[in-house]
Formats: sequence, C-alpha cells, structure tokens
Amino acid sequence: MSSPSPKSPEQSDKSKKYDRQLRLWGDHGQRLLENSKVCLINATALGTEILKSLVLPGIGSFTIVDGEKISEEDIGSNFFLENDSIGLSRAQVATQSLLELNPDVRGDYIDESPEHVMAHTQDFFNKFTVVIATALPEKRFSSDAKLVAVSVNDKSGVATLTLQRPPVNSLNLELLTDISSGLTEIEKAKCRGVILTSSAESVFSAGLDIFEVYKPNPERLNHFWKVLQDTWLKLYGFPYATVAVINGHAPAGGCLLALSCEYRIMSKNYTIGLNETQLGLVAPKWFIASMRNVIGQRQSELALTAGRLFKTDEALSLGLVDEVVDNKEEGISKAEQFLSRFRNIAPEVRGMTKQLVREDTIKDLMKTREQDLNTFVQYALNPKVQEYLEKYMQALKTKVLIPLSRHLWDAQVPLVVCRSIGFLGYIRLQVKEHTVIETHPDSENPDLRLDKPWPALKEHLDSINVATLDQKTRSHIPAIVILYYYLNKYKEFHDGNVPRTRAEKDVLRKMIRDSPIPDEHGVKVLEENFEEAIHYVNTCLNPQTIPSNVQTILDDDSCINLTQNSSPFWVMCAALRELVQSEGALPVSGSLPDMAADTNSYITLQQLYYKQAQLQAEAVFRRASQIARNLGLPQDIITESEVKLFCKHANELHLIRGCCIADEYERTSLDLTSYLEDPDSLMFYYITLRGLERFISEFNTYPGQFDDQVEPDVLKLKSIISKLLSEWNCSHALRDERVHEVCRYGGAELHSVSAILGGCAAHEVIKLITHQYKPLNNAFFYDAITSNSATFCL
Ligand SMILES: CCCCC/C=C/C(=O)SCCNC(=O)CCNC(=O)[C@H](O)C(C)(C)COP(=O)(O)OP(=O)(O)OC[C@H]1O[C@@H](n2cnc3c(N)ncnc32)[C@H](O)[C@@H]1OP(=O)(O)O
Repeated sequence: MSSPSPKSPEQSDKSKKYDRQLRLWGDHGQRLLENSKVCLINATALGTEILKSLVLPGIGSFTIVDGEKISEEDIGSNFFLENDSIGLSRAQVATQSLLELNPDVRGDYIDESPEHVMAHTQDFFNKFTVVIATALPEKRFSSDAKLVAVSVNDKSGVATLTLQRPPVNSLNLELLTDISSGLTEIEKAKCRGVILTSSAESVFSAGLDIFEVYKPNPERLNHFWKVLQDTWLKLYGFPYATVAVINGHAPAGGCLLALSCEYRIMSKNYTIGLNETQLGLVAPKWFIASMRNVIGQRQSELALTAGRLFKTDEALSLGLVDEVVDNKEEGISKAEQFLSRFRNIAPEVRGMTKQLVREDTIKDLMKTREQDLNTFVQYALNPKVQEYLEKYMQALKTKVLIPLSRHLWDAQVPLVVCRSIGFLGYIRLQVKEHTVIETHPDSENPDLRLDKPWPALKEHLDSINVATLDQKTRSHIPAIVILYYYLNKYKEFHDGNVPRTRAEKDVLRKMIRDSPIPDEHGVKVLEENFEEAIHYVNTCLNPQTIPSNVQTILDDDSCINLTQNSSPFWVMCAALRELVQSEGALPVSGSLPDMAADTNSYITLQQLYYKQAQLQAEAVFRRASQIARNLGLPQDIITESEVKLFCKHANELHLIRGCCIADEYERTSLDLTSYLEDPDSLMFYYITLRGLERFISEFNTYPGQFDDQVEPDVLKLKSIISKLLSEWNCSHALRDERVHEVCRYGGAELHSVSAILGGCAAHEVIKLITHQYKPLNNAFFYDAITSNSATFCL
C-alpha cells in the first residue's frame, strides 16, 4: 500500500471529501476515476450495489441500460427502489436514487433492454471505460461476416444465394440489403437461374427480425420496410428462374422469401407458412398475394386467417411446396434439375413470360408503395402491436452475453459480468489486455543497490569509515551506510562474495552487532541505527535481478514489435528494455525508507537515490519519446511524469491477457477433474452457473422460480448440467445437493449477498479504471453460506 500523498495545508474540498481513497490511489488515480464512464446493464440489487460503490468514490458518469419495470421482487432485494415505484422504469428510478449519493457524478439511463440496444446501436457500448453486466443471459455467437454468400456454377450457369445470418437468418436491414445486392450481382452475371437457400442447419429463415419492429427507431423502421419492399420486388420479378431450397423452418417472412421464388423444394420435418396472425400481426397485402398466387384464394384465406404453419408433407399436399427431399444436398440437386428444364427455352422469352404472369402483383405494390410503407410504420408503432411484439420477444427470450462479450472484446472495453443468486455470488472479468504500473504490493523490499552501487553512491558510501566515527556521529549515520560498510568488510573475508545463506547473513549480522564502542560508562550499547542495519541484512542484500513477471513483459511481442497502435505502456516498456539492455538492471526506484539518522546525512543519501532515479527516468523518457516519434504517434502520448512513475514502479509491472467470455462459452473441452475431486472446491459453482444460464435460455425462467416446479426443475437442471459436462468431455458428475440448492434459490437475489459482492465487484472496476492494484484474473466465486471465496482463471 502506498503512503499518503502529501497534502497542502489548505486541502481542497475535493481532497477532503475523498481523503481516504486518495491515500490508496493518489490524485492521478482519482483523475482517471473522475474521467471514467461506466455502463451498468440491468439495475438489479447487485447492479445498484456495484454502482453505489462507484458513485460514492466519484466516477465521472454512469449509464444504466435496463428495459425492466420495477417488480415486487426488486423491492425485496434492492435498497435503492421504494414500494411506490413498482411498475416504474427500473433504470430511471435507480439512476435518480444513485445520483443523490454524490452530486459530482453524472448519470443517465436507457429504458430499453440491452438486447434492443445491441441490436440497434452496436457501437453504443464502445464509449464506456468499463461495462458491468448483471443477470445477463448468454447468447449464441453471431458474427460480422457477410450475411449472404453468392456462388456461380460456371458449368451450369446456376447461381446459389445462401442466407448466412446466424442463428436463424432473421431478416434485418443488413441481411435484406445483402440479399438485394446479391440478386443484382447474379442478374449482372446473366445466370441461368438462382437457388435460394440457407447455411443454417434447421432454419431457412425465421422471417422478419423482430428487433427491427420492436421499439424501433422510426427512421430505421422506414428504411427497413423500403428495403424489404425492394428486395421482394427484385426477387419476385427476377428475370431469371428462381428456386427456393428450404432446408429448414420458414415461418412468416421466411415463407415470403420462398413464395417469391418460382419453385420450392423443402426438406422433411420442418414448418412453413405465413403465421402472422398467431403473433397478433396482420400480414401486408403483398405477402398475402404471394401466397394466393401459389395455393389459391381459398387455401390462402384458410391458412392466413389461422396463421397456419404447415409441416413439410402438409405443405406438399397443399401445393405450398413442390417437392420434398431428405436433405439440402438433395434439394440443390433437384433444384438444378428443375432449372435444367429451361435449357431449350430462350432466357428472354422465359423471363418476359414470367414478368407477364407476375406483373399485376408487382404493379399492385409499385402503385401503393408509399401507402404500404405508411400503413406498416403506423401499424408497427401502434402500442397494441408493440405489446404483442414484446410478448413475442419474451417467448423467444433473447440472450446477449455472448455477442456483447465478443463485441467488447474486439472494442477492447473491459466487461465485468456479475451474478448474485441466493447465497451464491460470481464476478467474471473480461479484459483483452490490462496493464498495471502501480500494483501496491503488500510488502516491498527497499531498492538500495548495495551489491552494485552506481559510482556516485559508491563514492559517498566509501567516504564514510564507520569504524573510526565517534560515538555521537556513529549514532546518527543512516543504517544503509553501516550496512554497506560491514558488507564490504564481510566481502574482504569471503572472496568478494555477499552473504546469501542464513548462516552467512548471521555472520554479517554478528559483525554489526559486535561493532559498538563503549560509552562514557564503559557500556557497549547497540544504537537504533545499527539495529536497523541488522534488520536490513535480510531484505536489502538480495542481488539485483529483474523479476520474472517484468522480464516476461519486456520479452513480450508487444514490447519488441511496436506498431502505431501500441499503447503508451508498451512504448515505455520498449524504452525500459533498452535501458535494461545497456545497464543490466531496472532503474532505481528512488525512494529511501525512513531510518533513524540525522537530517543532513539522511537527505544527502536520499538525494543520491532521487537523482539517480531522475537521471534514469529522463533517459527512458528521451528514448520513449524517440520511439513514439519514429512510430508517428502524437508527441504528447507520453509525458515525463508518467515515465517517472513508470520507472519508479518498474519492478512491479503487471500484465493480464484475459480470455473472452464468448470463447469460454464456446469451448468444447474443459479439464475440471482436479477441481471436482476436491470436495471443497468452489469450481462446482461455475458448472452450476453455466447450467443455470442454459436453463434460463431454454425455459425462460430460473430453476425453482415457481414453487410447484422445484422438483421438475431439479431434474431439468441436472440433465442440462450432465449434458454440459459431457460436452466438455468431463466424466465427473455434480453432486445432487448442489443442484437442489440452486433450485431452492428460485433465482432470488438476497440483498446482503448482493451488497458484499457489489463491494467486491466495485473494487475490481476501480482497479480496471485506475490501472492500479492487480485485478482478479478472471473469475471469483463467493459462497455466503460458508463465507468461502475462490478465484479461478477460466
Ligand atoms: C409489424 C407487421 C409485420 C408483419 C409481417 C411480419 C413478418 C414476420 O416475419 S414476423 C417474424 C415471425 N417469425 C417467427 O414467428 C419465427 C420465430 N422463430 C421461431 O419460431 C424459431 O426461432 C425457429 C423455428 C425459426 C428456429 O427455432 P430454433 O432453432 O429452436 O431457434 P430459437 O427459437 O432458439 O431461436 C434462435 C435465436 O434466434 C432468435 N430469433 C428467432 N426468430 C427471430 C426473429 N424472427 N427475429 C429475431 N430473432 C429471432 C431467438 O430469439 C433466439 O435468440 P437467442 O435466444 O438470443 O439465441
């Protein structure tokens, strides 16, 4: 722990207010805190406890993202919410209460679910210093890759357009845009025909992306619908032959895509249909026309009004699909056979004929496009429709942890994921790279360099002959001078070696202890400074080596191969590396411990250490500035004061390269054997939590949330956990009582557990923001029943 930073006699209000914490992280740490922007996802009891412990020490600002309304359960566990706030926005009320704690902190909220924010403004989270997420369920990973793949078979002249927007090809603005430009590309290539299919295993397309319509941004909503109209017009009126190979479910908008093609080949055991009414939605006229043109007025009316989804064989007998196949490959081959039927027909003739057949339907939409758009927008914004969509969304239950973790990993924004459930607490830190200069070790040996003093220090120390000093002077010289003197005496008798072993050190200690000269009463008394010198034998004679963690940093690729993206930390490391290479040691820290000595002798010595530290830091600064210049980095990227701090703490530099939560969730093997063999290991909580996440994803509730479902939930959770363990190739089973325990919690948060965990999580966030103290790496579990905790690197 660092010593208190010196204060001016008139402390500013701010330093009075934050006095105690300034002792921990200093003005520079406080400055980073005051400039930080923290995002909290979900204002649960735990979330608000974390923010409380960040607002009080004075973070710059916070933003709460939470689309939930306050429930009775919230009131039971969250001390920031009052009884009369039930039904109000949880984000808003929590923000107001938290802001009352510290007028220096700014705060705002977004009354939307994190899923919604993610779907509409992907980069929203990039602007934060840290994102904290509580009670956030996982989600399968969806990538930024191209959303459609177009390939052309040169031999047959047939193009394949494959939808590839995981997980279910739901039609959002970007996918529709890519389909449309894929079709343009194919049209330009004058292909003989197009096969429209999907890369997903069991879904052709899940229809319109509900996120485009639920709580929409009106501008984007307009644009979205126009692009949907365009895409349909393009596909429906496509001049070349079109076949849908429906290799999975095709509800609503997915069915529309298939209906827009001329021929449909569907794999067995899936469903297809315009099921809008089942969702409380009305399908637009051109959706209806697309179906009517395939199965006729009567069947369409029956299917549409009931919102029927037909199984593959039913769809075949209804004429909704033309052929049934066992799998996609067979579907593609059948599609090629269909397209080859037109081999002997002139493409223009074929195209014109298709145009004439479809002309009326196309013209209908062309004529009413604007009106159709307005109707849709008005309809979509209608509160009743939004209500339906909300219910529907809840049924689909989105999960965002995985995409959020992937997104923040790429954006290099730290993510802190926390969960408090019953007596169990969990904190998981995700940082791609985190560097710490001031680790504040609990105990630190003074950096005195007595084994290899630099010339100025040597000259000073050699100038004092301790053995010839009079009684008064002797008692005032600093312990270091005494230690150095007797160390040299020791070396004279030991071939120039410094003492290493305990026995050797005892010899040196004895030399110092036997040194007193008799006082005026003839009594030999060992002075305080000599006692100190004896004490320093243990801690100050270790040879100057570079700690292994620092050497690892200096040998790191980021230190050796700098780029324009290198952070100031790495530029300083590269400069430090050069100093180490030329001087064979790290720079002197420059601080001298307090010791019994007269002021002059102490200050002389202190100045020597201080000056050497300054000289070395200046050399590192010059080198770092040169490196930054060579890389074309801005001149002010590295300041002299930063370099001085860096050099002072060069022997405690700390680097964490973390692990992405999304990767962790997608891992297929996990060696848990050693943990599971230990009955006291808290690792079982990790397994239970992963099981819990899956349970929530699958059943949309917490296990044991409903009293009459506890026993069935125990069975379900057990089966989910054993599936997880077998996915990880782990042969151990989790003890039944663990599963029962989690089900007993029923997803409830206990305030006391959240308060403790909130304090711990806030500490970790402060470490991340200030880049001081070592943050945990990377998962922390807390068992409030036994008051045990454990950290694991997952
Ligand atoms: C306002 C007027 C508009 C009128 C016209 C409307 C047209 C439409 O197209 S509305 C959309 C109708 N779509 C559906 O009803 C399909 C809903 N989805 C499903 O039934 C299933 O997802 C499935 C059968 C297509 C696939 O099932 P499965 O393989 O089991 O996958 P999941 O259900 O677990 O879904 C995975 C993942 O995808 C999310 N999701 C599914 N459908 C949509 C969608 N249409 N929009 C957005 N997101 C969707 C689902 O929530 C899951 O997400 P995570 O839980 O986050 O993993």
